[in-house]
Amino acid sequence: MSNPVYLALDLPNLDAAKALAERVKSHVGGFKLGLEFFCAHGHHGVHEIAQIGLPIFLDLKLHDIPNTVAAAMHAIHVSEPAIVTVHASGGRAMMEDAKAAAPNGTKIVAVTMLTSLDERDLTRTGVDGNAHDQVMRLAELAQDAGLDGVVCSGQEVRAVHKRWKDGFFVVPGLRPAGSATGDQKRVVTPRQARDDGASVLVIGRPISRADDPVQAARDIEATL
Ligand SMILES: O=c1ccn([C@@H]2O[C@H](COP(=O)(O)O)[C@@H](O)[C@H]2O)c(=O)[nH]1
Repeated sequence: MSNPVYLALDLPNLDAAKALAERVKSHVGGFKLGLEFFCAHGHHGVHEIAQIGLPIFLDLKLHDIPNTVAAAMHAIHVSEPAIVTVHASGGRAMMEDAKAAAPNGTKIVAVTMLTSLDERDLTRTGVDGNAHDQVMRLAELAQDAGLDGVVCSGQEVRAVHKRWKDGFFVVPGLRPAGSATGDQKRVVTPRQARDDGASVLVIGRPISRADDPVQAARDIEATL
C-alpha cells in the first residue's frame, strides 16, 4: 500500500519548503500546497515541488460563484495536481462546475467543516446541529454534485465512509499521541484516521516543526 501521508508544506520560504520536501520524500506519499504556499510562490513554486516526484495536492479551498471557481480551476490545469479542494458550502452548482472544469485525473474534494472548528464555532456561524450532522449534510451535497470525495476530520470519516463507499476522503487535523494540537479542534491520531477509512492523511506541523522532521515522518509512518 502506498504511503497515505501528504506533508503540508506550510512554509513562507520556497527554498526551505524544497529542502524539507527533499529530506522527507522517502517517508511521505505526497505534498500538500495550501494558501500560504500558493499565494507566495504560485505556479512556479508548485512546479518546483512537483519536480521532487511525488503527487501534489493543491489545497486552495476554492469558494466563489460557479463561473469564478470554474475559471480558477481552468487556470490550474498547468500544474496537473492530483487533488484540489473547493468548499462544499459554495453549493451544488459551484461544485458541479468545478468538477467539470478540472483537469482529467485530478480529484476534486470538498471541505465540509474545517478541523479548526468545533460545535460552538458552528453555532456562531448560524448553523444548528452538531459537527457530525454538518459534515454528513455537506458530504451528501458533494456526492450529489459528482465530486470525488470530501475533507473532514478523523472524528467523522468513519461515518462518511459508511455512506459513501467509493468516496475519497482527505483527513487533516491529525496529531500523533501527545503532540500539541495548536489551532486544531477536531483531532485524531494518523492511525485512527487510517483505520476509519481516510484515503489521505494531511500532516503539517507535527513533521515540519519537529526538531527532526525525518524522524517525525518515520515515526508516523511506523504507526500506520
Ligand atoms: O479542515 C481542514 C482543511 C485543511 N486543513 C489544512 O491541513 C493542514 C494541517 O496542518 P497541521 O500543521 O497538521 O495542523 C494545513 O495546511 C491546513 O490548511 C486543515 O487543517 N483542516
